[in-house]
Amino acid sequence: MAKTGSLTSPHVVIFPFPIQGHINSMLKLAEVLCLSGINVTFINTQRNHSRYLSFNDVQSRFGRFPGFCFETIPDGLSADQPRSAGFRNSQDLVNMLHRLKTVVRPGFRELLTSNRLKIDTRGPVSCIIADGILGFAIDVAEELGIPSISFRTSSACSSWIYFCLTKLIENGDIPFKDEDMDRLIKNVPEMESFLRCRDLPSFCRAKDLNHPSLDFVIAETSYSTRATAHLLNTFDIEAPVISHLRAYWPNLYTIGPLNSLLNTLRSRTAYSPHSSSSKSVSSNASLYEEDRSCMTWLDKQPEKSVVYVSFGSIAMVSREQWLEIWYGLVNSGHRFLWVKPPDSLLAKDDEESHVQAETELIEATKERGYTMEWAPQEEVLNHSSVGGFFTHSGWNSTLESMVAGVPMVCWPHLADQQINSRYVSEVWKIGMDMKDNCNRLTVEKLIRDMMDVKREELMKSTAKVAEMARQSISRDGSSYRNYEGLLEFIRKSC
Ligand SMILES: O=c1ccn([C@@H]2O[C@H](COP(=O)(O)OP(=O)(O)O[C@H]3O[C@H](CO)[C@@H](O)[C@H](O)[C@H]3O)[C@@H](O)[C@H]2O)c(=O)[nH]1
Ligand SMILES: C[C@H]1CC[C@@H]2C(C(=O)O)=CO[C@@H](O)[C@@H]21
Repeated sequence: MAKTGSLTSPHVVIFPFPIQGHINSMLKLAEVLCLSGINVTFINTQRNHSRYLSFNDVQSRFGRFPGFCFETIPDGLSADQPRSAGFRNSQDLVNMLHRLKTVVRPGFRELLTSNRLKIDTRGPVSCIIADGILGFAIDVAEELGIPSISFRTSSACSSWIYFCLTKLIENGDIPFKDEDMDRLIKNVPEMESFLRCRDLPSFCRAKDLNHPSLDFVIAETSYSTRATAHLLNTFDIEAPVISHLRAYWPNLYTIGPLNSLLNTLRSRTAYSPHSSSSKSVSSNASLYEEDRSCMTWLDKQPEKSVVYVSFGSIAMVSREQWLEIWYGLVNSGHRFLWVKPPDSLLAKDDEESHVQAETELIEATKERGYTMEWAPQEEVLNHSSVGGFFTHSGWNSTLESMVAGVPMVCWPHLADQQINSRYVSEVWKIGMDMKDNCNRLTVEKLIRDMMDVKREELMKSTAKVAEMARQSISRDGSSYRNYEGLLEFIRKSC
């Protein structure tokens, strides 16, 4: 492996959309590139970066790469704004989009065009890899006369739908005309037989076609075609939609699952980061403190007996939904390990029945449940005691579960999660989709299906998918070859 820090190596800037799921996969990409001798400047917004530094052992993970550094830019968040990363409602996303436009965009441009990076000892920036929904980074690359690579961190199937949205609007498929959310949508090639209204990305549920979130994803998807090249964290499992995407993104590199690619490259350098502090060295860029006590609890549980429950970093759950899920889990009779990030519960209520139910459930949970605020998820999914994943179907979680060969019960919340969960259940057949319904009976039934009733068939498909993922990052696999192609592209731009 080449060493970073050399003036003759390319210098790449990586810039994620400033939320957990995007930072995670883009920082994995940064490490993968460093392992291949590329110099990397990773840009975080200020609040995220200070949280990242609080909970991660940066020195152990990146200290050995002299060509790697972080830069920060303002996020427009005031000190008294909530710490939570979650979106309580669509207005939170709209507010974030406003800050992106008014504060983050000028901050990014200023950093890239100022002397701060120009006088860098690693040489001038030769390429920008920006999140696929931050089109303004393409403008900055054009201004600097360097190539831009647009990295969409969500699934290929969701990007393909975003490209088809204009046609769906013209055909009157959206906004939905009636309340029948099970109506089939026939205008997305590859998905004619299984795509229902309820499976379209959540933004399509807007009654108003000018809703800022819908507007944003359509505009950003279309603008992304201006980038010089494109990256997706996916593999052959999405081959049919990937070939459609190539019509819009001809220079597309699919290099997933990135968590596997990173682990493989790490093992080739015989390097496994370990921390001398209590901070995390996992390959996740956690913005919360990882609680490792759950690993000791998992060690004591029988093989494949535990359902791991996590709804990611931005999904927020109402108290009512929370209680239904909790009852469903307890009534399923299975052990569970449940991540509840701080502030992920929507406003508390004092309703007497809820308070009473909670007391009852806390008692039941003591017997076979364990809860915590943030877990070392990849390690958890690969623990021998874990037999299933109750997930919100964020794309990173979906990939991590596929790689670990763990079947899923999906409870999607927003954005791409709606279509990811449909693929999990109907196309890849590695789980069940609980979309739009979280009453305790459904939860109980689907958990039992995953852990007992449908176990055998699910495990057959999850094993196949895990093998496909493994193949794709092996030396002659598609993702590995694409990764080599990406390196060549980056080196040529230097
Ligand atoms: O206790 C936890 C819970 C999660 N994670 C990690 O956090 C990431 C979560 O990512 P993801 O599963 O993709 O969920 P979100 O954080 O919700 O991700 C956002 O970004 C994704 C990528 O674009 C989208 O697919 C999602 O819909 C969007 O909500 C994963 O890598 C997990 O391993 C932990 O390390 N510990
Ligand atoms: C906040 C959301 C806007 C769209 C993004 C997305 C995508 O489909 O690319 C997925 O989920 C969220 O991370 C983003």
